[in-house]
Amino acid sequence: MKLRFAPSPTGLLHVGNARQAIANALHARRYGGRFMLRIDDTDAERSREEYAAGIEQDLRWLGLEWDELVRQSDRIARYEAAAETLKQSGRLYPCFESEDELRAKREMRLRQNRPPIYDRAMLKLTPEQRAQAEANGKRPYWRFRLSDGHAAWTDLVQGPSQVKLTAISDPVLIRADGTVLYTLASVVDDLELGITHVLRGEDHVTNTGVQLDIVQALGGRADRFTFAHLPLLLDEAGGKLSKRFEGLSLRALRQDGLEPAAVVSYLARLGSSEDPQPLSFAELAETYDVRHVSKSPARFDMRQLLALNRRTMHLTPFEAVRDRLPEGATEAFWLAVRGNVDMLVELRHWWDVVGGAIVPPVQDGESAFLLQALELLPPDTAEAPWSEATWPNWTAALREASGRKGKALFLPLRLALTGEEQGPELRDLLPLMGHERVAGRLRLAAS
Ligand SMILES: Nc1ncnc2c1ncn2[C@@H]1O[C@H](COP(=O)(O)OP(=O)(O)OP(=O)(O)O)[C@@H](O)[C@H]1O
Repeated sequence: MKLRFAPSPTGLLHVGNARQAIANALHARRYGGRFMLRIDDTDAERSREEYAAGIEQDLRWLGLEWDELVRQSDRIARYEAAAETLKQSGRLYPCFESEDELRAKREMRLRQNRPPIYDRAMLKLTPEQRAQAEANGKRPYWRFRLSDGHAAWTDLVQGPSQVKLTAISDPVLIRADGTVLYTLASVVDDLELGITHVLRGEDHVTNTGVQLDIVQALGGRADRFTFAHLPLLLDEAGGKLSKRFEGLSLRALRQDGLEPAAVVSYLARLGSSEDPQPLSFAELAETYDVRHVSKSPARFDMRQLLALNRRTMHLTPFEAVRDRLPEGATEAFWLAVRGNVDMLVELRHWWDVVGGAIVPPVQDGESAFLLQALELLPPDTAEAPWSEATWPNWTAALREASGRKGKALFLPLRLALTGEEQGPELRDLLPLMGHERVAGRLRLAAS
């Protein structure tokens, strides 16, 4: 078994592309197959080296590993050889119509209420007419003559599928400048590089029909491929994602400080019958089944991802994040705060709470209570150092002395000590903050 993820380096990978990469990588891992990254860079005008490098970087950030890396630009000779085979068998035929001529034909057919399919006029070209066209300085582009009938397959997501080939224009496989189009390059690679499973976006369904026809024209067997066309991922407003809009790119998520493990868990299960859970790649692979992916388009929801990010961090051990924590942060700090932030970057604030300076808000009418709290604050001594018991002991004494309880007791303290109404357990934070800082903040808040 061998799968491939085949992006074109024409922009930054977005979460929709990533969903396909993850599906391929998980399927390969689950069934012990190989996973190839193929950079589809035959379109020299749109492809950029920096995007190709960016794709590798972004996939590595996600933690995906590939067994092979192939660039289509290194395999041009193979595509040309395949084109030659198709020319020899008469399936690839030269065309000379200009864009304007084609447009005029399309419009004419539409006016006649006929589908705007290419009329194959150039199939009737005699060798003399062709020589004449070339003598006039025209260079042909080449179309593939599709078979009559249907291309059919059983799709792992869409179920029994078919494409009516007579309803499609013969596709151009070679441009007038001699460059090969993706449609052909992809078939040649899938055949020659031993691909068995093609998991890709629904936008490729028609391509699959055409490509199966090309496979057969090249002497391959269509039934050696298993297909799964996953629905496209939409943005929160239901819009189409594009490599041109960078908001939902993997790069942006990385810069925002999201955990790659959360992104993978989210995209692996989004729009499927299984709920997104904070799981490792290996755990996800144990049960991954592309047949569980729903046929309807899924929407990317940032709030869901952030919730999963929070749950992921809650399970992350200190060692795994140590390098990304504020300098000096200890394991005790990480354990105290990790369940309270959506993203690692928000830790900065909690680090300032325990180890730096914050400005607590003014609390009208609470001065006396806060001074009372200061008075009852237990000392932090070598014999009785502050511990997890300090907070419950202190607040129990304060409850007794002040007669307050619940929110009236706790909220003014939390606000004075952390500047926030909510956050990590004060029982955990207190020993990290230390007596001097706590006393200083109470004094400041009471003033
Ligand atoms: N919104 C989307 N949701 C899910 N998969 C997508 C989405 N857009 C593209 N894909 C899939 O991503 C994979 C990589 O394809 P490709 O690089 O051509 O992406 P693209 O975003 O369509 O790029 P381009 O805009 O350059 O055509 C393909 O399997 C494609 O079907």
